[in-house]
Amino acid sequence: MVTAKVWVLKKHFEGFPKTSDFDLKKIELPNLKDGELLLESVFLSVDPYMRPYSRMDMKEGDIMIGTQVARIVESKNPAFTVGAFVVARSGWRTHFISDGKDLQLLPSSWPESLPKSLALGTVGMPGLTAYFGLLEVCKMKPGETVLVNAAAGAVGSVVGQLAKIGGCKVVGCAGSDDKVAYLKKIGFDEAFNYKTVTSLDEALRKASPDGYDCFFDNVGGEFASIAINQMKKYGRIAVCGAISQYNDSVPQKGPYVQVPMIFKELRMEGFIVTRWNNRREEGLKALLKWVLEGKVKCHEQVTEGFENMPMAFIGMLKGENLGKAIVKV
Ligand SMILES: NC(=O)C1=CN([C@@H]2O[C@H](COP(=O)(O)OP(=O)(O)OC[C@H]3O[C@@H](n4cnc5c(N)ncnc54)[C@H](OP(=O)(O)O)[C@@H]3O)[C@@H](O)[C@H]2O)C=CC1
Ligand SMILES: CCCCC/C=C\CC(=O)/C=C/C=C/C=C\[C@@H](O)CCCC(=O)O
Repeated sequence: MVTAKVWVLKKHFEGFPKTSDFDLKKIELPNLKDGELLLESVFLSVDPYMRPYSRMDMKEGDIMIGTQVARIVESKNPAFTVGAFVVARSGWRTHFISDGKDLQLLPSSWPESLPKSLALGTVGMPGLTAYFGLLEVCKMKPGETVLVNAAAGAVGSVVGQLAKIGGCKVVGCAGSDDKVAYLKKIGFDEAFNYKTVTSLDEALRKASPDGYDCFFDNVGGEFASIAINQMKKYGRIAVCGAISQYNDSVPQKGPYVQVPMIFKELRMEGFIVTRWNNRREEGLKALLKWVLEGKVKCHEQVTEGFENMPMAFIGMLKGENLGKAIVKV
């Protein structure tokens, strides 16, 4: 029998999550039945969606939702061999049993030298979010100007680099000077720290006096309300996320409509990346190629230890991550 460690949601979040909202438990896993696999998590993802989705999709006592890169340690399923790596959506667990239906094998072209954790970030759901949000929602064209916020994060950093590959001018903002320096290092034309500028309006105007053709919005709130006023005629806004809203116990009133826009994928180009699940292989192939060519740089914020998952999650929500936030078991 294998003992799995799991993190459960002890208490629904009020405002920013607290470590006391989580409980670490142990579960004895049964022996495998025919067709089943035993897997061990190697890398786990912490993502912003977990904050709002926990309130919508979970009840107290449930195992936290989430994805991981896992290794097959025992198999009674001929389609999966011991030692293979997969991406799973099994939540915050060290070990789990699967029937294989919900697993995605890492591409066979994945080089040994490339960290498998990238399957949770640049060459995974966040990367696909950038890829499809830019190509299918922003519909960026060469010569246009693209604005992205949370630009040093898992999604934003890929948005900016893909926009450069697409021949665009790219403006990004992030919440620290180190992140701004990173943005310039990976090719952003303009970048600023939204926490320290005296005026967001002026910073946006200075970065692109003619305004913006595309706005890839990860944040919503006040930033979006200001940026929207600097869009060029026929500009397009990809409403990807509203992380400025997720931790407010009382959702902001007034002009902040991003959260329902994203979730209901309203006409104003709100979207959820799962819309393109049928084109997942296309996106992953393109992202992997650009990473291997060095055209898309990757950065990960790695937290060591399964016991530190709540801290990694809270840290990401507070902006402590540069690049994709992951936990190494
Ligand atoms: N629609 C979809 O299908 C998907 C949407 N998303 C959304 O994309 C966005 C980015 O996700 P992801 O790249 O994984 O996360 P990141 O790696 O960017 O981490 C979150 C970042 O958000 C920024 N942030 C946190 N709170 C605020 C705030 N109050 N105001 C401004 N910025 C804030 C912080 O960076 P900083 O230093 O810049 O403040 C923090 O590092 C999120 O809104 C997420 O919900 C992600 C995946 C799929
Ligand atoms: C209160 C409304 C919330 C508004 C939308 C919030 C967040 C947008 C976002 O971050 C969406 C992420 C989508 C992720 C898609 C696929 C997965 O990897 C997560 C699957 C979650 C699950 O169903 O297990």
